[in-house]
Amino acid sequence: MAVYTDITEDDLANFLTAYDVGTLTSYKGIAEGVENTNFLLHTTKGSYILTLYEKRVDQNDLPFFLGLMHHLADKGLSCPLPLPRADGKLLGELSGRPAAVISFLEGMWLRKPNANHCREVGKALAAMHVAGEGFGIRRRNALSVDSWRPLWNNSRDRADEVQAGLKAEIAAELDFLEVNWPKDLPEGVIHADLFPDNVFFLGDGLSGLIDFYFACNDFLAYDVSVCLNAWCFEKDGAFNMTKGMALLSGYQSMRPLTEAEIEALPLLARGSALRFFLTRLYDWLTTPPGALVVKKDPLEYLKKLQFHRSVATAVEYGLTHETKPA
Ligand SMILES: Nc1ncnc2c1ncn2[C@@H]1O[C@H](COP(=O)(O)OP(=O)(O)O)[C@@H](O)[C@H]1O
Ligand SMILES: N[C@@H](CCOP(=O)(O)O)C(=O)O
Repeated sequence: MAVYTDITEDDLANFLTAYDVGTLTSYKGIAEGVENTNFLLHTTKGSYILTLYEKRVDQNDLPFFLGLMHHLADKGLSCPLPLPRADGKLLGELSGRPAAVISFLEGMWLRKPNANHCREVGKALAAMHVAGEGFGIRRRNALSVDSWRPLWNNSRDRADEVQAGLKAEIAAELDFLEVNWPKDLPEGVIHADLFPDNVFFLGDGLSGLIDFYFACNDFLAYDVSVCLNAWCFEKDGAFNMTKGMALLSGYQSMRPLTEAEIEALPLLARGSALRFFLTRLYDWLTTPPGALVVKKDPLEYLKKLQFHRSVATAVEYGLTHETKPA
């Protein structure tokens, strides 16, 4: 459960007087999520999400995240919107943390997405990449290749506690990716964490994307690789090429990949698998027992990484469509 900061009813009611949301009728902490504290609020005017930004979110990045949601919504993407306060600001403070009230997005995330859902996610990811054009604030990817070694250094000495041989395997992988990481692919605003729990569906239709708190400027195809990892593997660890084909063709129907992006996809997928492996490993080793957050298994991402090492071309992910010249 991710409720790191508690609030009192009085403080919350007082905080809400700055917003045009009516009167609070009830609220409860939301069990899901990893990074921030979220509460579901019911008021006389409707339902809202209250987010308290926790320590792992750099407060200097909040204007990027909140501004991006407005930019994407203005361009027609379905995503939640931070509500303005009476003073026009999007951020307030509650229980000592920066806090925002966010519009409630209808829908549910899917525990067992099928290939049609993967196609919809591919389309929505490409739509987000297109909609992100022209967004005026930049944020570098704080979890890209140059940050992996420092992150790894924090866990390296205890890695073999998780699995024998991990220390040597990841050291070699990191050496390889640092040398071979692409330098010149199409860039833009990426979501960087578009996992199933961040995509809502109503029936079979995608109702919107949430959780833009890893969004940044980076290679667009890196975001595609994040989604291949998050959506196209089965519980037993096998890659599902039907889902890969659906996700990639959905993406390409809105934004065709260049030849350079397609060529780089297996390498990008290794990198994105390593990125989630590293953050999960760190949390696995450092989250104290009894903490109110569900730890995610790093070895799931090691297996995905090992799969991508065996992939020669993106055809093995199910890529079929025509490509756009670089
Ligand atoms: N705008 C929203 N509308 C509806 N539910 C939301 C919204 N934002 C967050 N949630 C709920 O809160 C959960 C955690 O939100 P998320 O942004 O993923 O947290 P974190 O940033 O901590 O990972 C989501 O899985 C969802 O159930
Ligand atoms: N998607 C990441 C963890 C971040 O979780 P979220 O709740 O912010 O989506 C992972 O699976 O490791």
